Amino acid sequence: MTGTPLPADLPDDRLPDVLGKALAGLYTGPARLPARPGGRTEALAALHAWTGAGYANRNFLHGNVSRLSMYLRHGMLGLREVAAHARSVMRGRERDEFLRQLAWAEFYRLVLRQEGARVLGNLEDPKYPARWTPDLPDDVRTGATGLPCVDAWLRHLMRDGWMHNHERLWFAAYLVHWRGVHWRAGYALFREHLLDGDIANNALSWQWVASTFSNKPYFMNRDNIDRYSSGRWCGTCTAECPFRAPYETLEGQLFGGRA
Ligand SMILES: Cc1cc2nc3c(=O)[nH]c(=O)nc-3n(C[C@H](O)[C@H](O)[C@H](O)COP(=O)(O)OP(=O)(O)OC[C@H]3O[C@@H](n4cnc5c(N)ncnc54)[C@H](O)[C@@H]3O)c2cc1C
Repeated sequence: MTGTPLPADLPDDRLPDVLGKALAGLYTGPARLPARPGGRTEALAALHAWTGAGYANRNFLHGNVSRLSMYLRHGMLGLREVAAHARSVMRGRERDEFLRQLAWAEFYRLVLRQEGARVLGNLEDPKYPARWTPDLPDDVRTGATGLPCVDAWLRHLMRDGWMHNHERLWFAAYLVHWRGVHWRAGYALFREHLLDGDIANNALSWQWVASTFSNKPYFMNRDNIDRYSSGRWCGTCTAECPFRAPYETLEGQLFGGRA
């Protein structure tokens, strides 16, 4: 940026063009406004609209999650003020669960503060004999793997700049364990597209899935995807499903039974 302030009366529909030119080279694809507007005022409105009702279903794709992450990521909200709001409007297990997620975010921030750039490399050895390749395969980059569920997760990432936590977990496991790609490539893809894409939550979540920051790799099977997506893809899917097996079988295939 040249330091020229944006005119206060610039209409929203001109923003992508003006900002797109100012930030040329720092992003890929067409410049467009996010589905949720940024700014402290919008962030506070989103926070105050959040009652947390139904958060017990947070693991389901239809579950009511806050979608506050992009405001937290860009400093438009603080973790403590979100926690204070949750304590005042939420109750019982739903409140505890929500506070637990905020605690993960706080923990990852503290790990980043302590470890610095080390979080961008394996913090520990993987807990299985992994041979990861460094580059993102083209079919993943273009969202054309031929697996309807995976391509939908990638569409959410690239079109909306947001994925549900379970979609992030599934996709990370698919890329690292099924495709044998180093988690750093997935981290970079998320950093490029997610509106909340950061260093701490992003790198450490990928490492948690990969087992370089946890004691075993995270993976799922078809039943898990079917259940938590409420049957969104599996019922009509005709692709050869790499996830369709009991956990014990997949564990043997992916990790040599050593996970
Ligand atoms: C591979 C992978 C990459 C991820 N990359 C990012 C990232 O770049 N930026 C990011 O903010 N989150 C990341 N997450 C964590 C999580 O998926 C998102 O924070 C969450 O989905 C955001 O949606 P929400 O605001 O509706 O969350 P809610 O469920 O409403 O939770 C409220 C807040 O708690 C925090 N939180 C929730 N879940 C987690 C979690 N699993 N780990 C850490 N903090 C959490 C976030 O700040 C979130 O906004 C990643 C998770 C995975 C598995």
